[in-house]
Amino acid sequence: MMAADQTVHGVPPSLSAKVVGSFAYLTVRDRLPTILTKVIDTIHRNKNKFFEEYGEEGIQAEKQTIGLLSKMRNELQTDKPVIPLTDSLQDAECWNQYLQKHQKLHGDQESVSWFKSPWLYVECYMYRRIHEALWLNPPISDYDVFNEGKTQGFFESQQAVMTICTHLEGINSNIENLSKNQLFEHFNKLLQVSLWGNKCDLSISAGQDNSQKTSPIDSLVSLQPLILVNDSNTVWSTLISAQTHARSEKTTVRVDIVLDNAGFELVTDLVLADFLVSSGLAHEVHFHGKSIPWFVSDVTAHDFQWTIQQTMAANHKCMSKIGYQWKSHLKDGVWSYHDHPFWTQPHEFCDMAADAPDLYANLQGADLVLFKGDLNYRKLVGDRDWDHTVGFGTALQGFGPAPLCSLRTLKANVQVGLQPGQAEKLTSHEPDWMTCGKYAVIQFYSSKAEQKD
Ligand SMILES: O=P(O)(O)OC[C@H]1O[C@](O)(CO)[C@@H](O)[C@@H]1O
Ligand SMILES: [Mn+2]
Repeated sequence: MMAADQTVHGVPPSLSAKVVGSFAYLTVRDRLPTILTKVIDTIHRNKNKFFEEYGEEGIQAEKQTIGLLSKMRNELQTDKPVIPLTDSLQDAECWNQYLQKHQKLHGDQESVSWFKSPWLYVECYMYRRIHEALWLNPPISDYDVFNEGKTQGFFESQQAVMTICTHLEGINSNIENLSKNQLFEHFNKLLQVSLWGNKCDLSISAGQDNSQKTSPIDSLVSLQPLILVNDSNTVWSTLISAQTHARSEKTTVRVDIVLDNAGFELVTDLVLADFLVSSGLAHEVHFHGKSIPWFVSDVTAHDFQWTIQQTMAANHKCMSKIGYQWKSHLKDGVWSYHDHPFWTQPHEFCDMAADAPDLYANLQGADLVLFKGDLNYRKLVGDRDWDHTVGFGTALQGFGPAPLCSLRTLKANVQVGLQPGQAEKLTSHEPDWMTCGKYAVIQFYSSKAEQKD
């Protein structure tokens, strides 16, 4: 067992840095301070820019923000208690209530701290505190400290982006003549491209370049054996039955994509969404992004719009054509972008129905929800020390607004829904199989379908 607490009512304990040597411990001890140091450096490097834009006030803001961030880094490294947020942003109250709930649970304030509390909680909290430090210092309140890395990630993946756009254009130009089997083949490929796009996050690498350099299509065959759970057939049949149902009821099929990272991963998600619409598998795609800069590379509304603008402006025929198509999907309401504060809170998704009932109700309108990436997976299964053979449905603990599928490369030591012996075999060959980012899952759950566990 990786966590110290005992299992309560069949639900295992949260992963936590209190287990010395665990991945959570190493993350809190090493990776988070590294990320914070980079944040501080970035703000400092931009001092002149702040001066040019805001004069002396910009310099003061830079100094004070760095002061707050250094203070937080010190709190983290010396395992100080988690403290309430002091900004007046809409979600501050909710964060502070969450803190109080944890304090009550443990009986004292000291025990809610960087190394003693659930890893998921403190890691999310760090990003919210970064936001607070900037927010408290106008005129640089809106500065996205991760923007440079995200932009760089996009440009460094240009070759792969062009390849995938050319591939998509090839499919689209002949889409009416494709048989159902051919559509299925294309669907499978693009689902896997979107899956492996998740390798390109900048949080696991603590901000180091992690862009896509090879052809995303050519590598699919060799990557296939690394997909530990592959429910893509069920995802396909869910879409087909939604389509049949929509035809008979004269309604539409809606797919939601809960986005993860900007850069190459976002492009792969947009490509998948484009295919879903042009093939008629879906009539509407709702994208869900983050309302504040998050986990280094996650998509914000600005990143989303910027990526589409860049695609349109590319000096590459297919890419630019596709960019214009994306813009018109947004204009026509075929695509829409949404953000909700719940995505940047520390809750497990099983809390969504109670803590963000509007978002839960919204997701219930989808025929399929795709959850991208590692952090979303951690939140889906509560970031708990589950046995690897526990069913995905069990680990979701009642969360299931609609049929859902996680597309995730493994970057944290939590994984459910494996065959007996599968995890042991992996461990014997590669002890870090859950955290090295080499493996992936396409894991489906629907409360309507026959449960898999
Ligand atoms: O972008 P993703 O796939 O959610 O990954 C985020 C990364 O941050 C973590 O959540 C923790 O740092 C890892 O589990 C993961 O490597
Ligand atoms: Mn991410």
